[in-house]
Amino acid sequence: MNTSPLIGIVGSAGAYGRWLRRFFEAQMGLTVIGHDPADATSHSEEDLLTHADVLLFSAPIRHTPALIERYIAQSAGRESGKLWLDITSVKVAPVAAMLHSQAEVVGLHPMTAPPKSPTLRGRVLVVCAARIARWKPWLSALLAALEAECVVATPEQHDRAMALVQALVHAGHLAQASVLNDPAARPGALETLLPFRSASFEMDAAIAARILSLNPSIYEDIQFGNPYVPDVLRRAAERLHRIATLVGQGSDAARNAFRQEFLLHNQQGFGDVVLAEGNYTFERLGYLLADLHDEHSMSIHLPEDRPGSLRDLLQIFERHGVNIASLHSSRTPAGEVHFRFGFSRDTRPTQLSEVAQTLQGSGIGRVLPD
Ligand SMILES: NC(=O)c1ccc[n+]([C@@H]2O[C@H](COP(=O)([O-])OP(=O)(O)OC[C@H]3O[C@@H](n4cnc5c(N)ncnc54)[C@H](O)[C@@H]3O)[C@@H](O)[C@H]2O)c1
Ligand SMILES: O=C(O)C(=O)C[C@]1(C(=O)O)C=C[C@@H](O)C=C1
Repeated sequence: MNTSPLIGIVGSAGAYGRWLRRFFEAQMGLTVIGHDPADATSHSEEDLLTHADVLLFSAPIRHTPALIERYIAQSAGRESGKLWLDITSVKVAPVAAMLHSQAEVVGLHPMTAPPKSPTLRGRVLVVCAARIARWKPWLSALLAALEAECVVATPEQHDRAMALVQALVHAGHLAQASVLNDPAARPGALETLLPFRSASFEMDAAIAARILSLNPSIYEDIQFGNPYVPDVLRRAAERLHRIATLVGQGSDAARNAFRQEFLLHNQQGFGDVVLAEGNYTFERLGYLLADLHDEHSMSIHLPEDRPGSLRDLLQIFERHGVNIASLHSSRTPAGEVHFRFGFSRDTRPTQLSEVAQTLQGSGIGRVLPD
């Protein structure tokens, strides 16, 4: 095993291929070569097979198993002693295909779109270590550098879980989106519903918007490429149909059945711990959304990533008599960490413009447009 392996990315021009190249180069100090038909300047498949010590498949879900088989045929045993990885959102078919090679094999699945941050810190990474021996220490170094919360699973466990964690969630929100988008079902334009929002509606609408904003083929392939999905969707459709039937009946007996089947039964099934934790998560997100809707706010990027830089900023607020009511950190679309401050109601706009003026040119913080 080479401790500074050359990385080859199959699908290097894609969203994750680009993120991974940055990650391997910047976080692990490794050299990366990539192949992608969408990038005429990329290396050839043959270059990757000849030179890469670690080959990582980051290609469209639907085509990945056949692509892997093609690489195996072309590699013709040269992959022996190397490590093959993939990050496909389904795991059974790609990992089975990689196991037809003579390489060591680990299937990965980051449970997030490529983040704005340089690592997967705070995110989940599913790890299917299908055949690993000499590359084990390097895999540990890779996982440590990724900083994700790792969950070890077999490909089957992964796909079973994803039928619920991804396919059910995506299908549910796409069905909701279709109803919201149906002029016969809503009183006016979609935007006219948002002023009536609850935190639940806002979160669900955001999830639907997220799904509809990202790569459509990923959402299609997650439904169609996982063998456990049809059964989960059939159950979901049956349950929704049952609710519609009971509500349509409208009788006391129907109400009683709804209460028993959908509220009490599921309350017991989830159990006290899951309910308490989920309820608390919801409340925290509710407060976060409330803070984000408060227009009495200012977003500031701290260019100096060092202990004490936030304190310097807080002192400026203090000097101008500004009372802070909320503080959240987030990232701008360009990936810069920023802090979003909310202020108490009695804060005067002049105080905030004085803060902005003091900050200008101070080097302590840069006020971002909201
Ligand atoms: N984007 C996400 O949210 C996300 C999250 C987790 C895992 N993944 C997985 O990452 C993989 C890549 O997803 P993405 O979001 O980067 O998709 P993408 O469509 O942005 O990138 C895929 C890339 O593969 C390239 N490609 C197509 N055929 C190829 C071939 N024969 N050889 C080499 N490259 C080929 C495409 O040109 C494209 O650049 C998928 O398997 C997906 O399931 C994506
Ligand atoms: O939008 C995000 O950040 C996601 O988490 C995307 C998401 C998901 O919705 O589960 C979609 C596909 C990937 O396989 C992983 C995660």
